[in-house]
Amino acid sequence: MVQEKLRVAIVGSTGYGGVELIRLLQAHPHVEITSVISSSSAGVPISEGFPHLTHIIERNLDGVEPADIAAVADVVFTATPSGVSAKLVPQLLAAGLKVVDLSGDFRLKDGSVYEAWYKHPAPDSEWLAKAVYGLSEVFGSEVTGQSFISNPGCYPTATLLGLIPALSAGWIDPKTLIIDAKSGVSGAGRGTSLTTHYAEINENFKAYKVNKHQHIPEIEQVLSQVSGAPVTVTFTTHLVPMTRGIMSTMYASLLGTYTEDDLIELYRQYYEGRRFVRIRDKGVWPATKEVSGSNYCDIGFSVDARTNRVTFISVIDNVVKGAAGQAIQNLNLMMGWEESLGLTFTPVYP
Ligand SMILES: NC(=O)C1=CN([C@@H]2O[C@H](COP(=O)(O)OP(=O)(O)OC[C@H]3O[C@@H](n4cnc5c(N)ncnc54)[C@H](OP(=O)(O)O)[C@@H]3O)[C@@H](O)[C@H]2O)C=CC1
Ligand SMILES: CC(=O)N[C@@H](CCC(=O)OP(=O)(O)O)C(=O)O
Repeated sequence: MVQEKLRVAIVGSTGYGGVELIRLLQAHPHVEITSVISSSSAGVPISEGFPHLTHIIERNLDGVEPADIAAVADVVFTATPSGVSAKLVPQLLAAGLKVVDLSGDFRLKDGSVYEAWYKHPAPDSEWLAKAVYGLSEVFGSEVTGQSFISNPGCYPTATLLGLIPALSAGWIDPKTLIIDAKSGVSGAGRGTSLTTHYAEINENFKAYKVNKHQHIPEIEQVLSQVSGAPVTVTFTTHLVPMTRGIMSTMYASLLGTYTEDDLIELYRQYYEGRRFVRIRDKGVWPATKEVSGSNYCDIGFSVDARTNRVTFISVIDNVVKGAAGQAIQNLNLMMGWEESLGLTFTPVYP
């Protein structure tokens, strides 16, 4: 039987997340892109702004009109800034579309926490309650059959996949979590700013939003959920002069005597059957280039017997596993398809 293709639209097609969705979805076997959408460039061929898409997707950008999107698509990805998704997503859902939202607007269940960190009004609590948090390897079974997925943040994806197995097994002390995370510049989106322009970032390495990053409450919400008690973390983000990639280096005190071999076994069991999480062998730590352009999250460990602390190192490509790739993984799970459909490509190396 020939599988009928699912019709998919992308709002925010002119941003890094949207363009990556186009790259990945045009190779997905069960999907057809029926609309690429922009609030600023409707009517313009997408290949005009993105010549790398010439002959790959020859279509004009459409405007943001929920009824028009619902007329041509079954599912819409919203790769839009926070604040924009908060208003747009309820309209798309009301128009009968399934939605995978890439922004931070629907990840936090408590609107007052959202407002404290994101500094603008939260969506109505009704929508926050409806959104299913799509950390695929942990909550994938909750995604199947749903119609509204909130895709996790890039830093939370690397961090949570690195910490959850040890935390939920009770092997690490939740009061001792320190997370030191670094991102390539594409994590800041395509818009230009003084922080990300070449002369400011090239041959530079800087911390930003220290103890103020909007991903802190997202990480704490999920860690609290899996450990069954409130968890707080120390979280520092850094900008690295590279285009793609996140490395999250995490430290915790062990609650018992566990070796690297124990951790490797625990993690391989936890992620058994989940092809996108790869646990490194003893003494081998992952690098961002080893996942670049792919949907993998690679994790390695070091146990320090002197301090009884463990160091976790987790890497992802922020635009793929941290955004568009995991969003497609969630689409696959929503639809009841094999989660890796359209995502089985090898990382780009070197
Ligand atoms: N970059 C990354 O690594 C990650 C990003 N995210 C999140 O994904 C979302 C997209 O990020 P990213 O692609 O990097 O951001 P960009 O800044 O690169 O792109 C944002 C897109 O949103 C569109 N947009 C802006 N305002 C509106 C509006 N009012 N209505 C409709 N569309 C609008 C813009 O296009 P136009 O002006 O043409 O409409 C643009 O294409 C953000 O919420 C971001 O936080 C999450 C994880 C990782
Ligand atoms: C390098 C860089 O600037 N990264 C961005 C990631 C933003 C993001 O993805 O935001 P949401 O997940 O909240 O939508 C940042 O640190 O704010």
